[in-house]
Amino acid sequence: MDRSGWPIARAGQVVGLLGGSFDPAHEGHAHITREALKRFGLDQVWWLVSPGNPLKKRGPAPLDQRVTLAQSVIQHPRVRVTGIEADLGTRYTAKTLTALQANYPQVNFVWLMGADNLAQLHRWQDWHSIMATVPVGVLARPGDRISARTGMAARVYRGAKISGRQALKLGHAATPAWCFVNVPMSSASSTAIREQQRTKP
Ligand SMILES: Nc1ncnc2c1ncn2[C@@H]1O[C@H](COP(=O)(O)OP(=O)(O)OP(=O)(O)O)[C@@H](O)[C@H]1O
Ligand SMILES: O=C(O)c1ccc[n+]([C@@H]2O[C@H](COP(=O)([O-])O)[C@@H](O)[C@H]2O)c1
Repeated sequence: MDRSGWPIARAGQVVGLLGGSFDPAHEGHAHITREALKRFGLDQVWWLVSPGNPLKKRGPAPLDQRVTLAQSVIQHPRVRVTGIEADLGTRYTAKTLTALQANYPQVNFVWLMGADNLAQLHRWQDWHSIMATVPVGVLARPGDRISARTGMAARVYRGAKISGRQALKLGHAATPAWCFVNVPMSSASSTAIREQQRTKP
């Protein structure tokens, strides 16, 4: 593992982790990042550009290309774009979280996701371990607000839900804990961008 270039966080800080394919990064990622900083009272957000989502069949563009583009999409003093999962040699979130907690024992991590990902969370490897390891902050996404809130993860962990009004407490909540925030929504998606690029004359 090569830790050179990994972000710095001070003891006690709350750091949001936005894992994603970022294939390519877009304004929707930047929008939910700014909302997460505000609504969950985060000190920083780190984008974890994935080597490849284990549930997606299609291989993404090369990692360096996705990281470089992501860096141009979000320029914010409290946001860092990283390829940490490639350094760790994993694409599984549960493993990433274990490694990050070992490397940053005094940092409070929060896993961030759009509502579409909450609806699928029960298909992720060791998803109960993810819920036991870090609080999860979920941001509204067009079309997925209902399915996320009624999906398997929301049902199984209904007792661990923190109301949107208490969102600022998420980073210090005992796990399992998750919070859905109804932020203004962005319809941007990587699929739509790839489709536009494919059909461009
Ligand atoms: N417009 C958006 N609103 C809310 N969440 C979003 C939005 N775009 C992406 N996200 C969230 O950001 C994270 C990374 O998303 P990802 O990189 O897969 O982008 P995507 O647009 O969903 O890509 P694709 O269309 O290829 O599935 C996921 O948790 C996803 O739910
Ligand atoms: O750990 C898993 O099994 C797992 C399964 C599906 C997705 N993920 C993670 O979810 C994040 C969002 O993925 P994506 O492709 O929707 O941007 C990204 O960090 C993936 O590595 C993780």
